[in-house]
Amino acid sequence: MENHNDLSSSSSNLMNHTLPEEILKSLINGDLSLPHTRNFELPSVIRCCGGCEEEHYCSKLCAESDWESVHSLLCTGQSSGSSQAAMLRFLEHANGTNDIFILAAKVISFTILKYRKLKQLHFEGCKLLDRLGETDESRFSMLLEAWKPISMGFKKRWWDCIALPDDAAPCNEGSFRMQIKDLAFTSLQLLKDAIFDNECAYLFSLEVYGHIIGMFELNNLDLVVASPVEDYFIYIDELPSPEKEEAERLYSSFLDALGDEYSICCQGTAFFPLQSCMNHSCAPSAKAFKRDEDRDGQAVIIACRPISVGEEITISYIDEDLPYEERQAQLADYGFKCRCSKCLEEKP
Ligand SMILES: C[S@@+](CC[C@H](N)C(=O)[O-])C[C@H]1O[C@@H](n2cnc3c(N)ncnc32)[C@H](O)[C@@H]1O
Repeated sequence: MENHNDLSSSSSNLMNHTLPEEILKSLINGDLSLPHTRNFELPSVIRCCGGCEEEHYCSKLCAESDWESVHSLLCTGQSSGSSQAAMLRFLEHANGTNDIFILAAKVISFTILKYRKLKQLHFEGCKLLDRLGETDESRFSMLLEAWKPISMGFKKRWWDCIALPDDAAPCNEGSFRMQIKDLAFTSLQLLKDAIFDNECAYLFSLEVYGHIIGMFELNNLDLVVASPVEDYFIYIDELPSPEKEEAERLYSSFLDALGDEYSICCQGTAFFPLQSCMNHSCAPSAKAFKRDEDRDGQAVIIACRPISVGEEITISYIDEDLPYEERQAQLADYGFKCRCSKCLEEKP
C-alpha cells in the first residue's frame, strides 16, 4: 500500500509528459525494454478462432471453450454461425446504447448452444425412426435443462428494476421505464435477426430478454484486476539499493509520461449464480474475490469474521466505511434502502 501511495504522489506532479514516438515504437517492437521487465512477461494473446477482431483470449483452451459455449453464434468473423451483417447491427446498437445487451446476447447464445449439445447427445446414435420420438415436450425439457444455470437470476424485468436517474423527476418515472422497455425491444429485434432459432423461440420473448438484462442490472458483480503496470513499479520500489535507484533513473521519463494511468485497473462485470445473489450488509460477514489462483473462471467468498450457524452470509456492494448518508446514496443506485443492522443502528 505504501508503495502504491509513493508512486501515485510522484507521478501526479509530473503528468502530461509525452514520450517521443520512436521510443514508443522501440518499446512495442522489443528493441527497447525497461529494467527488470523479464520478470513481467506478458502472456501471448490468442485471437478468436472465428476470425473476428472483438475477442482476445489468454490461452487456446479459453478461446476454444468460449467458441463452443458462447461465441460461435455471436462472432462477426468469417466462421461465424450467425448472419454477420445482422450481428454487426446488433452490436453497433448495443455499443451505442447499453453494452448490457451484449451480456444478454451471451446468455441467449450460451443457452441455445447448450440446448443443441444436449439434443445431439440425446439423439446420438439414434436411427431415423427413433428421431420421430422427438417431441415438443422433450425439446422443451432440454431447453429448460440448458437454461438452468441462468434460472437463478430470473427475478425482475430490466425496465422494472433499473434505478431512476438522479436528474429524472418522479412524475416522469412511467415514461422513463417505457423508454427502457422500447430500447430492449429494439435490441431484441436486432438479436433475433442475427441468431433466431425456432426451437429456442422462448428465449427471444421480450419477457425473457427483459429478465436476463434485469439479472445483470440487479445481480452483476464488478470484477477488478489490479494493473500489471502498477505491479511492475511496486516491484522496483521494493528492490534494494542501489538497484532500485538505478532502475528508477532509467524508467523515470516513462513513469512521468504515464502519469496517473500507471495504476488504472482492469474492470469487468460478471454473473456468478451464488455470489451475485448474496444480500448486502454495511457490516458484511464475507467478501467476494477473484484471486490470481482462481484461474478456472470461479470467484470465491471468503469470511471476514466468524459466522454463526444459521447466520446469513452477506457481502458489501459498496465501501462500507463511508458515512451513513453516503452509503444510502450509493445504495439508492442499486434501487434499495439498506436495512442492515449497521444502517438501522446509525439511522438518524
Ligand atoms: C443482488 S440482489 C440480492 C437479493 C437476492 N438475494 C437475490 O438473489 O437476487 C440485490 C437486491 O436485494 C435486496 N437487498 C440486498 N441487500 C439488502 C439490504 N441490506 N437491505 C435491503 N434490501 C437489500 C435489494 O432489493 C436489492 O436490489
